[in-house]
Amino acid sequence: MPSQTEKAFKPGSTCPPPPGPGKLRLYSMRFCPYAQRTRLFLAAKGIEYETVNISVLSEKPDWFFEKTPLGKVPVLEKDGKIVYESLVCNEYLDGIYPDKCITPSDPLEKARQSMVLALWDSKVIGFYYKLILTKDRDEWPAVAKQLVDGMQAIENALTQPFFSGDNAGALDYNLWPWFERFSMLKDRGVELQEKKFPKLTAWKEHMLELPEVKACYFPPEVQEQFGKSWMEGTPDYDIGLKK
Ligand SMILES: N[C@@H](CCC(=O)N[C@@H](CS)C(=O)NCC(=O)O)C(=O)O
Repeated sequence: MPSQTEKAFKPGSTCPPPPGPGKLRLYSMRFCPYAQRTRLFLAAKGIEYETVNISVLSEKPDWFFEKTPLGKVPVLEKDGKIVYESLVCNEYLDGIYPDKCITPSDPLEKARQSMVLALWDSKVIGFYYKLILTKDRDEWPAVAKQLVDGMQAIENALTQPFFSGDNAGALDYNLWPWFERFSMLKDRGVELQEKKFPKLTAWKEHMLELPEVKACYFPPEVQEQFGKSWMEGTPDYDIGLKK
């Protein structure tokens, strides 16, 4: 479970003062899988940072658009410089903190990882969000089937034990956050059965062993609690903060 001091900034809040010289800040939302991509990179690289949580799923504070015109998390801020978009943030982190570089240096491997992410976006993630946002129950089985069918391309792309080879790397961290969240969709027909996805099943076990994954992990019941409030139209970005 993340241990940083966290506070959710909502409409009406004032923009926090910039982080001090040399300090890194992550604008985030506790349950955002894209922000988790960046938190995984930060944890794997052992970088210290502070977190500013934004109420991105409901109304956002106006000042957040001064940080990013897209109004989405994650966003990084350091020494007056701003970077947004999860994949861009992650490459930027490797650029400014070159120790323990996670982004592949080999052009072909980098291209391969980008191609798997393109498969992920077109064959899986579109259906994931469609399933969350579709209120009509009659549509769920067909969308769930499209998601599970699309996952076959990801299973096929998995070099074992990790997507990035012998050790977890950029592709593993960039895919992982949704695997923590698929349990939110089991009632809507998403089940990744071991016999259909043996490589992904083994990969999930390996990922759960990693300290960086543990550092950013929310157990299924917490994800499901968040997912329920989101699907019901009351995204409770404060879950956990109130405990
Ligand atoms: N392509 C973006 C997607 C980020 C994203 O969609 N973040 C969500 C939270 S999980 C967000 O900020 N949503 C607010 C909105 O869409 O207005 C990335 O990779 O960083």
